[in-house]
Amino acid sequence: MTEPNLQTVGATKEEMSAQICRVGCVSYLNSKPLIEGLEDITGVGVSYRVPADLIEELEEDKVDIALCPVIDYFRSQEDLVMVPSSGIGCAGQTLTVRLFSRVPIPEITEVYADTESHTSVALLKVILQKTFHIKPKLVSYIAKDRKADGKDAIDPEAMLLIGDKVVNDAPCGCAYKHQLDLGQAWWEMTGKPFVFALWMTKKNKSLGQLPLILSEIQIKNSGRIKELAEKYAEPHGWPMDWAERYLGEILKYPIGQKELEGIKMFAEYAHELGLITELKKMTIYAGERF
Ligand SMILES: C=C(O[C@@H]1C=C(C(=O)O)C=C[C@H]1O)C(=O)O
Repeated sequence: MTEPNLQTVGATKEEMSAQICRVGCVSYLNSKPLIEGLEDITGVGVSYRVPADLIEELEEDKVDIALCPVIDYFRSQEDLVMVPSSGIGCAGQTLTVRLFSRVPIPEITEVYADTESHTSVALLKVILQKTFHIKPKLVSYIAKDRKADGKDAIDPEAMLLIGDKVVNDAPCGCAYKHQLDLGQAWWEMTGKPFVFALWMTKKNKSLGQLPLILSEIQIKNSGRIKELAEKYAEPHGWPMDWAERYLGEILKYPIGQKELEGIKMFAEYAHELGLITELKKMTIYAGERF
């Protein structure tokens, strides 16, 4: 793709190249509208990880900014700052954050929870306790290897899965007849958008023009969803038309007041249920833009 128009965000190519910025990003199809084009900018390097691994990358200074699971902002021992240039959210269904169950949801006793997720696991607990009034046992599940506790996990009663595997390696609907889209369930419970992942950095880090560039890239890419679907659907194992709908209609990438309110409400529930110990203040990056 063509380079983002750096002039409109006030940075020259030379200014950007003077600053090395290491960006940690989610490796799923869903991050493409946030990131496509960023690697073309001199001085920016992007590394890709499953969501659950990104907070450690940021905490250990392996990256300067990362698209971290939202719950990790509240759990981290570090002083983090939210960079709301864009994020991965929804206002209703997600398609890819999904509970699969063999038994009706109120009867679930045990859920195997995808270890690639942090936010959705917490969201699952909130929804199961607040909407269904159940508190099943959660077991860490390495979904890509189908392993739990070092053993083969065969046909668990229920599974929480996130990301591309929900589409390209989904459990059979014939056995897992009871399913719940967690974005939809949150919407029905609160009427608020939900944000799964957001850019975060460490306090006092200067990101130069990067927050502005990330906003601009998201806006620009919102007009080229078909192109992104054509390029990335197949490598991620998605049917083209599903990918286009997922990136263009289902997921919501801009972060505004309503999305920040959704995050705050989620944190309050998580705190009430003991999923986070501290209700940290949401600090927003005060660099060149915010
Ligand atoms: C919608 C999704 O959002 C994701 C869910 C996350 C989580 O549960 O921690 C983190 C990042 C996002 O990739 C998805 O991956 O399916």
